[in-house]
Amino acid sequence: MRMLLIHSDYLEYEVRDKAIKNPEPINEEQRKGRLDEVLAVFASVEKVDEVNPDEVVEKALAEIKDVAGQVKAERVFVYPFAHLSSDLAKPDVALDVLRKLEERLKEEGFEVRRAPFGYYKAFRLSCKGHPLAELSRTVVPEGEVNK
Ligand SMILES: C[C@@H](O)[C@H](N)C(=O)N[C@H]1[C@@H](O)[C@H](n2cnc3c(N)ncnc32)O[C@@H]1CO
Repeated sequence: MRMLLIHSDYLEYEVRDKAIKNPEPINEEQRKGRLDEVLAVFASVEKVDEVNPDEVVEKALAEIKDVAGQVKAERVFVYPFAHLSSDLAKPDVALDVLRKLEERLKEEGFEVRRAPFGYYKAFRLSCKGHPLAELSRTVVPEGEVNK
């Protein structure tokens, strides 16, 4: 999984059109979302992650906790983002991974939102611009590291 982590004053999105045949079903309330004082995590789940999705969730969680601790962020916005990799996981695997990541972040005490999966979305982001405000992390299942 490839992640772009942006420490932001806010991130807000609004769902537009479907971007895949079967996007995640959403209710009216999920069509828009905003969090203030947030660590935005733009995430591309990759084909290699299909080997062990649960392990990749734990590794991504560790990286997000590390960065959130450094920038003192208590809120995390998980944002499905298909543009950080040229070798994407299948949508059903990707959605499962991002749902689990959201769940684990909540278990670790973060306030978490996850943007809807499978849609084009308009979004606004206000990056804080400090030295740790823009970071990227890549995590892969253990067995894949040395290939
Ligand atoms: C389109 C752009 O504006 C929007 N921001 C977008 O990227 N939408 C993506 C994700 O929500 C989701 N999606 C599909 N596969 C994946 C994957 N492997 N990892 C993450 N998301 C995925 O499906 C959409 C189309 O790829």
